[in-house]
Amino acid sequence: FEEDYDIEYYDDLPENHYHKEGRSFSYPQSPIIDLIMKTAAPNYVPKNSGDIFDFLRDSYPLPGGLHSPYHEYDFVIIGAGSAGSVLASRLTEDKNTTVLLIEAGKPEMILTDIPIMAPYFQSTEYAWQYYMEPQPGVCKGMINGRCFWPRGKAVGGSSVINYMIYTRGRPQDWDRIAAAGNYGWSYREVLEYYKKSENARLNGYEKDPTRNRNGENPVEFVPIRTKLIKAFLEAGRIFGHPTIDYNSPHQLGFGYVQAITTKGHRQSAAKVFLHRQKKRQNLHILPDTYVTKILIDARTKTAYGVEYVRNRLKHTVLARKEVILSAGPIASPQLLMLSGVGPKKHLNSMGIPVLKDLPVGKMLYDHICFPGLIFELNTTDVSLHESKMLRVRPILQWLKNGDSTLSSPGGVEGIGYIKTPISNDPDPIPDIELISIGGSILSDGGPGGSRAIRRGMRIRDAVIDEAFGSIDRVARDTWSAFILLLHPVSFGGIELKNKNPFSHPRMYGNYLTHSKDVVTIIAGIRYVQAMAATFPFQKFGAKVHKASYPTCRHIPFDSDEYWECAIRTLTATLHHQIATCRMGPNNDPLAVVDPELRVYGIEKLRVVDSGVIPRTISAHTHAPTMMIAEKAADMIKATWASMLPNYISYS
Ligand SMILES: Cc1cc2nc3c(=O)[nH]c(=O)nc-3n(C[C@H](O)[C@H](O)[C@H](O)COP(=O)(O)OP(=O)(O)OC[C@H]3O[C@@H](n4cnc5c(N)ncnc54)[C@H](O)[C@@H]3O)c2cc1C
Repeated sequence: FEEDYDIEYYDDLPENHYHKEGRSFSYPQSPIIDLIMKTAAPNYVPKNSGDIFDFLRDSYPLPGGLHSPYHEYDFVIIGAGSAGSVLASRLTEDKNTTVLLIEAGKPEMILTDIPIMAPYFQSTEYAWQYYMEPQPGVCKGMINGRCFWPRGKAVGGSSVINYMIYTRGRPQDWDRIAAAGNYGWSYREVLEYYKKSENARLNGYEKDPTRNRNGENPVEFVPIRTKLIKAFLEAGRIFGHPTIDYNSPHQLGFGYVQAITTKGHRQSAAKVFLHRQKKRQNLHILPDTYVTKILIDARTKTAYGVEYVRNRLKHTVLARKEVILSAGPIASPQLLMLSGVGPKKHLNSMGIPVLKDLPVGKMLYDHICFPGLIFELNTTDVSLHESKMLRVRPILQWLKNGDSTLSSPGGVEGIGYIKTPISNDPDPIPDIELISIGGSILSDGGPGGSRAIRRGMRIRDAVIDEAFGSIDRVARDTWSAFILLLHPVSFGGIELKNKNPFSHPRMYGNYLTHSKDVVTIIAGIRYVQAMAATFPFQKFGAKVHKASYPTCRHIPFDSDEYWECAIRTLTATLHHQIATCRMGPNNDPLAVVDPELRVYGIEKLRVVDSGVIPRTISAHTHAPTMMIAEKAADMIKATWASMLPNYISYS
C-alpha cells in the first residue's frame, strides 16, 4: 500500500506544525489540558511514546467475535459523524439489514464529554486540520493569514468537538428549500424528523407541541449560568425581543442556549445513536479506517462498494443495496470527485476518468462570525475564566452531578436572533445570530492560561497581545457576543488539489466578497454596542475594549472602517460549511443530489450529510444534519421495502 499513496495527513503543513509558531504554540501549564493533549493528540507527546491513554477511549469491537468485516453488506456508510451515526442506527433497526459504518477517526473518551473543553479539541487528532485556501483580506490576524477549518475526525464526527448548541432554523428557511423544488423538505415535514430524535428536557417547554420528550437525543438547558446571560436576555427584552425558546417556529427572540448534553455531559451523535446499538449483530463499525474511493461500475454507472485503508492495508467491501456518503461537507465532495463524479473540466485536469459530470463542490456556504467585540467589566468574579474552572472542585462537582461550570458548552450561554436594518427579507428571517458568551476568547488567558480558545481559532499571539494584551495579561472579567452572519451572499467552493485521497482538497471560503456581508456584520456590532449600553450591562460597568489590531493601525477606533478591518482580521468560522453536494431538483444547475439525496446519474449512491443543505439556514448545523439523516433513513427504507426481500445470509 505504501507504494500506492503518499500519505499526507496534514498536507499543508510541516509535520510538527503545532509547534511551528515556536513556544507560543505549545500547550500549557494546566494539568488537565496537559492530560487532554496527551490523550487526544499523540502528536503532542514525544515521539514513540504512542497513544498511552488509548484504554480510556470507547471501543467498537466487531460483534460476534469477528476479526474482520464481511466482504459484503447491504449498506456501506462512509463517515460516522452527525449524519452517519443516526443513519447506521436507524437502518439496522431491521435485523435483516446489514450495515458497515466506516470512520477515519478514533472513538471518543471522557475528556471530550466535558462541554467547557469544546474549543480545546480543535487542535487534537479529533479534528481534521483543514485550512481554507489563502484569501487576501480575511483572517488577517490568523497564523499565516489562513482561516482554519477544523472538522471532527472521530466516531461521532464533528459532534465530538462541536459546541453542542441545538438549533433548528426558521420555518421559512425550510419552506424556501421546499419551494425550490425539494419535495418533502418543508418545515412541517422536517419538524417531524427534528422531533423524532429529540428528548427535550427543557423546563418550561414541556407541553410545547414542537418539542418531543421521547426521542434519543437529549436537549437541555445548561445547569450553571453567569449573571451575564441574565443581562443579555434583559437587554434583549429592552430592545423588544422576548425571552423564549429560540427554536420556536412562532417568533424571533432570545433565549438560554439549548445544549445536546445530559446532566452537563456532551452527548455526541455516536454516544446517542451508536453506543446502545454496538451489540447489534448487523451493525459493524470500523474506526481508524480511511475510505479512499467509491467503487462505481463505469458501464452501468452503479456504485457497488468502497475501497478503504485500515492498518495501512488497502481493502474493498461491497454494498448490495447502496453506498452512502456521510463524510461531511469537505470529504464527501472530495470522495465523489476522486471516484469520477464531479465537474468534467476539473476532473480532466486532475487526470481522473469522468463517470458523471456534476457540479460537485461548486458551492460552499459557511457561517462566519466576529469574536472580537469584547467588553471589559468592572467585576472580578462574574465571567467564566479557565483559571476558575479547571480546578479540582469544579471537576469533582461535574463528575458527581454535571452541574459545575465545566458543563457550559465552550462558554456559550444564550442565543439571540435579530434582523438588522440592512436586511430586505420580507419574512421574519434573522440576518444575524448573537451568541452570548459568559466571557470571551480571552477567557483562556491570564497567567498560566492555556490560550487554547484563541489557538483553536489560530489567532496569532502577537495580534492578541497588541489588541487585547491589557485585559488578557490580568485575566480581567469580560463579556462578548459573537456576531454570526446567518445568510451570507458570498459563497465559495471546493476542488481537488490532486488525485491523492490523503491530500486535503482546496477549500475556498470566498468570505466577505460581497459588501452586504460586511455591512450586515457591522450592523450586528452596532446592535450589541447598544445592548451593552443598557442598564443590565452597565450594572457591570461594561465598556467596549478598544482593540488596536496591528492590521488596523491608523484607522479611528469605532468607525465603520475600523470594524470592517477588525472583522477581516478576526474572521472566525462557526464550522457550518454546507451545499458542497447541494440537494436540488433536476433543473437546478448546481444540484448534485435529488430531493431523496440520490446522486444524479449514479445508481445506488446517496449523500447524507450537511453538505446537501442547499442554502443557508438560520441555524447551527448539527441538529439539522441529524434531522436530514432521520429523514434519509426513512427514504432509504421506503426505497428498499418495495423491492424483493434479501435472502443472502451474513456469513
Ligand atoms: C468546532 C466545531 C463546532 C461546531 N459547533 C456546533 C454547534 O455548537 N452546534 C451545531 O449545531 N453545529 C456545530 N458545528 C457544526 C456541526 O457539528 C456539523 O455541521 C455537523 O456535525 C456535520 O455533520 P456531518 O455528518 O455532515 O459531518 P461530520 O459530523 O463532520 O462527520 C463526517 C465524518 O466522516 C469522517 N470521514 C471523512 N472522510 C472520511 C474518509 N475518507 N473515510 C472515513 N471517514 C471519513 C470524518 O472523520 C467524520 O467523522 C460545529 C462544528 C465544528 C467543527
